[in-house]
Amino acid sequence: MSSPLSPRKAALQALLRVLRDGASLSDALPPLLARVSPRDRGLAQALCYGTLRWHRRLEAILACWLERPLKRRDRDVACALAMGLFELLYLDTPDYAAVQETAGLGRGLGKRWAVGLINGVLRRAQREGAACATAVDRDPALRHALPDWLYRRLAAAYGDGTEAVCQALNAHPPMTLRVNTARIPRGDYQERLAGAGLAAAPHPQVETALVLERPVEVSALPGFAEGLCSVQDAAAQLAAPLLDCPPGARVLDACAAPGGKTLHLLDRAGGRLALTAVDSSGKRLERVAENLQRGGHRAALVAADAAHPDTWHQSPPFDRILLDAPCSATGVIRRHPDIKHLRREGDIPALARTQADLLRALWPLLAPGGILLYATCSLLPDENDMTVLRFLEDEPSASEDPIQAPWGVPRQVGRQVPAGSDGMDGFYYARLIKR
Ligand SMILES: C[S@@+](CC[C@H](N)C(=O)[O-])C[C@H]1O[C@@H](n2cnc3c(N)ncnc32)[C@H](O)[C@@H]1O
Repeated sequence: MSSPLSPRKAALQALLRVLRDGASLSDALPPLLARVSPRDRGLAQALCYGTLRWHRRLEAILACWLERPLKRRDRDVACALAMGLFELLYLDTPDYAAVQETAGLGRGLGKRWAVGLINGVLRRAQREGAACATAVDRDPALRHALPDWLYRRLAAAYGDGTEAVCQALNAHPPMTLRVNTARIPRGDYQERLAGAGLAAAPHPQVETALVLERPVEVSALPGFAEGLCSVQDAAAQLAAPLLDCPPGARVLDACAAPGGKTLHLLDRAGGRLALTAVDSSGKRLERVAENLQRGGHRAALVAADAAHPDTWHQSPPFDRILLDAPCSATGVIRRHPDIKHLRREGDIPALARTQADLLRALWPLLAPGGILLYATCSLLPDENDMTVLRFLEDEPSASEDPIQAPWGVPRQVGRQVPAGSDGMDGFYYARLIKR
């Protein structure tokens, strides 16, 4: 068994894995969290998510008191400082405890000099923090702790709505459930939740969605193991009704893992679909298999590159295709604040090329009269309407089947859910029909 860790030590190690080594938080955090006592895990998690969420702003504020930037080899000390400042500014830990505990991390790093530095800087932050934060916050990218390139692109796409989108990207995400309404009406499931002491409210726009007042372990959700509900943001729950698969339809779910939308497609049709779920990651396909088992459904699972269907598809064409394309995931930054650090501006053209390749490669697999739903959890037009517009220009058999809906905003083609609108993650959908 690995040795136990204090919550701050665990959080610091996870932060270093993300900020120094480029690991994702979902890979870095769980093994460290397992070494923290259960009652302290919430603090470790809050420190990790919060420090990553606000890191750019925290570093800018800290620069007020550091004579010069810390050296690369002292990244650990810089992370501890950012984490300590986050705790001072955003959590309700008593200030003296936040300062003392964070400074103590310096000893654990084998850098005794860092104890004095962290102590001194965090004490100045207690005294002068507000003035320095006011100066930093004049720059909107720093105020929202976003990389300049991302802020610039969001401002170009959302104009007057930019402030609201940026605020939503830094908000705490709700835990939203999708009720399997083929098996239980949403209101009845809400009552089952209330009976288990869990308060939830119906989502105003998405008829399968219940928003929990507080997040809980899935094991506390009545009937979760039997597929009565799933954890899925309301924006992701829009996909299956938009694709609207008739019973018995041949359906391709390209880029299917971990299978949230696969399960919804099958739940909605009472399992009566001939569904093929493709994902390039065999490991992630295991999650699709688990979801199918929980829902009591069957599907053909294929580990392959969806952009090369010649390697996995021979049979007749599909009536419906869901292309939930790999993307920048900028619409879900509130759930994965590590994206702020891991994504680079140069990734966007490469992602747009992959998305265009997938669209082009999958289109021939669609039967005449069939529908393809293109989806991303990106906020950036280059990955969304621009990709689809270019495809429509090149492909004479494709036209838009416009989405009329009370949610989101229409784009040149398709509809965008800006992050935070109706409390949802940022998502994009375009529905295409084949002549
Ligand atoms: C946005 S996620 C899909 C989420 C999923 N549809 C759901 O609702 O749970 C994108 C998925 O695409 C997969 N992927 C990326 N490139 C791919 C490719 N060329 N072919 C097939 N799958 C790919 C990734 O492994 C990832 O699981």
